Amino acid sequence: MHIAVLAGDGIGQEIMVEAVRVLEALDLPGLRLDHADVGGVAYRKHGHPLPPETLDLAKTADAVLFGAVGDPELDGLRRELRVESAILGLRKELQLFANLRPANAFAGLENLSGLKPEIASAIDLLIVRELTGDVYFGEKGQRQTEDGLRQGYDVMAYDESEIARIAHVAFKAAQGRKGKLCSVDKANVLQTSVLWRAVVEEVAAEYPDVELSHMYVDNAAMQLVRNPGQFDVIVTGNLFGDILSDQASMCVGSIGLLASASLGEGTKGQYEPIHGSAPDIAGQGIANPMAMILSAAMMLRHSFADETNAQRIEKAVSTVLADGVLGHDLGGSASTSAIGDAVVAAVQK
Ligand SMILES: NC(=O)C1=CN([C@@H]2O[C@H](COP(=O)(O)OP(=O)(O)OC[C@H]3O[C@@H](n4cnc5c(N)ncnc54)[C@H](O)[C@@H]3O)[C@@H](O)[C@H]2O)C=CC1
Ligand SMILES: CC(C)CC(=O)C(=O)O
Ligand SMILES: [Mg+2]
Repeated sequence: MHIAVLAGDGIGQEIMVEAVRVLEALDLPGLRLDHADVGGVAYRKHGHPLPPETLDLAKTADAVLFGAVGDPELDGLRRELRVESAILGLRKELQLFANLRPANAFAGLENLSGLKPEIASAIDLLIVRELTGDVYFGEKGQRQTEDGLRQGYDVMAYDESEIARIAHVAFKAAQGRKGKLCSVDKANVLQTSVLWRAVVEEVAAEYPDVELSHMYVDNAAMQLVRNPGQFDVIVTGNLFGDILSDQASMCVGSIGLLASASLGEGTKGQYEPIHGSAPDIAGQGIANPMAMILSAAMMLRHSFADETNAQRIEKAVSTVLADGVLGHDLGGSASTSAIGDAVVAAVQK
């Protein structure tokens, strides 16, 4: 069980400490954790946000546990060196095209999300976000128009094989859940989405047991707040999935609660919270480590087929939240390490 531990920047460092403590508390046989620099930390030490030794470790390890990258002091770096390029680079290099972002209600948090409690408590959905295409990876740049105006561009493009492979992941996920898949696009305006919808329909023929629907992304954003309980699995592109998952996190209660798994064809995966480095709270010891801890649970499930320990972590997190050990993001006063302590104690019970 060889894990590359890439804590990254800002609160990434703080929450990773807690996730590692939880993993160590499980007494996993053969657990080997190798740490490496990524993001702004890596740029400052090695001159690149994704140094070759970090990439090598990520490639040779069985799985990657990733904190977050992002350092406002380095925002002016040229595109290839922007610290966020490290995460995009890892996803591309490791061919992790499927990002699973589950969002489910936690007992005790029903009153904290801003939604009516009966609406919030019905949340049990999975966003399947395509991760290696779309505007993040299309041709991009800045140029001058014929009128001499500066113009920025990012090409949105998906080919049919990219759409089909993420659709298969989503249909299979729906088969293992409530059998409902909603494909989210903007097919009333975007040609990329017209193709997306057509290919998802073609793939649907192989999954007659899954009920497929389509929804425009603007409506989906609204429906996530109006009635999130209507969704089982959502499949969508990179940009829409990025935005909708941050939104879904607040329907549950906080962005500090949502984990994710980035997967490819094999068992290798990268596991990370959906949030970023949160520079506004970094260094204060108040970041919520639950998303990072739950990402470690997803790692045990997907990369090591260790459902027992994945559930041990997930149950511990639920218990700690239900007991009212809440971070500042949820209106409580528990510090990052106090939340970590509580989860460690709960997994050992
Ligand atoms: N996967 C990654 O590495 C990601 C990196 N980023 C980068 O992170 C930096 C900050 O980006 P933002 O847009 O501010 O997004 P962010 O997700 O870092 O923070 C958004 C807001 O949520 C709060 N927040 C986030 N995680 C939290 C946690 N665990 N506990 C409590 N509060 C939490 C922050 O304090 C902030 O107010 C940027 O450089 C951005 O590019 C953003 C998203 C993902
Ligand atoms: C650098 C961004 C693409 C990361 C992000 O916001 C995400 O993956 O959710
Ligand atoms: Mg995001």
